[in-house]
Amino acid sequence: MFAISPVNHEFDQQIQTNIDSKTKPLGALGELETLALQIAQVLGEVRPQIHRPAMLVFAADHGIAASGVSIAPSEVTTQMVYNFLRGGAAINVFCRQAGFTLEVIDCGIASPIVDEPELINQRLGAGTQPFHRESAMTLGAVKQGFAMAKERVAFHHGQGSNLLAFGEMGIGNTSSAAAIMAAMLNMDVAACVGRGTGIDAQVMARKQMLIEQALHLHRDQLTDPYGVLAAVGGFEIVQMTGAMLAAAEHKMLILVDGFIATAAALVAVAIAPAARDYMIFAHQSDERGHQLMLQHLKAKPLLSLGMRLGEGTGAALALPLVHAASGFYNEMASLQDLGIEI
Ligand SMILES: O=C(O)c1ccc[n+]([C@@H]2O[C@H](COP(=O)([O-])O)[C@@H](O)[C@H]2O)c1
Ligand SMILES: Cc1cc2nc[nH]c2cc1C
Repeated sequence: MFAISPVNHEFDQQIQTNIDSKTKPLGALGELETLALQIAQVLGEVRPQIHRPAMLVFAADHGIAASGVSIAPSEVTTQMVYNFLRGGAAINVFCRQAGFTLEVIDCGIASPIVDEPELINQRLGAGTQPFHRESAMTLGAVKQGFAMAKERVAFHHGQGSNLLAFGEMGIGNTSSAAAIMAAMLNMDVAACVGRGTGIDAQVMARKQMLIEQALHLHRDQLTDPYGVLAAVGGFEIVQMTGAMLAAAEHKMLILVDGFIATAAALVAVAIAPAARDYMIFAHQSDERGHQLMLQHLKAKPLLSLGMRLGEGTGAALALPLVHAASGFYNEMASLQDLGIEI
């Protein structure tokens, strides 16, 4: 059970009056105004400030990847984890620019990495099982993943963070995310499957077929969100879901990245609908299916840059907009101060 309270709407009118009183025509800051309202609802209406924003990148491997559903082999997950640790990936660059602390969490890549003290060990196994043949993981692993993620979020909350962003790395994880989407939204797999790392039409047809096979195989388990995660999830998706729920419990802002992170958000909201209040959707990915997931969550992402990289890159690029929203809310002069009458 999650102790997630919906945001307090008691001060909505006051927050909106503050926004409307700034030195600008009514509504002229567009979506930043909606964002400022949400930030003030979550963090409190008096000078809401973002503190210690942290980007958590969850990495794991997927049994389904051995069936050739990606342009890259599973080894690339580990190679990219090293890249994150050395500071050479897109997410490192964007986090440095945006002022995000970056943390990389091994949720279950193919084999453990040793002698890298910066890498957080939250391994649930050595990659999931191929979900077209058996469950990706046990329900016990889902619960354990939630517990580990909760502890990590509690650590960041204790450090004074009030905004967490979630990214991921895992070859094969668009297959898992598409399967989750189809199961959760009861949609045709064809509408959920996309090109991931850039597969061609032939590979995409196989990917779709394997996911359809999996959803048929696990049909009796797909009636609740935990069952969906166990049947077709990934260790990083499980931990992102648990981390989002834990962040909402702590009343932290949650910055959601692309297709895979949104699949985790979908499951989190199915488990605890109030978690939605804390989520800011950063970027609409180019991955087919993302738009439909966002629609289902009634989310209008801040950016649409045609990216399909994951890693948390969309979320990192959106942080300046979050600062802009809290900044204008806290710092702009009011029409009244200036004696402007409009
Ligand atoms: O986040 C997205 O929207 C996104 C869309 C396509 C691909 N990715 C990244 O690409 C990897 C998964 O792609 P694939 O083809 O191996 O399933 C994984 O490491 C993700 O971070 C991420
Ligand atoms: C090189 C590479 C980098 C990535 N980052 C996230 N997913 C990725 C997939 C590949 C293949």
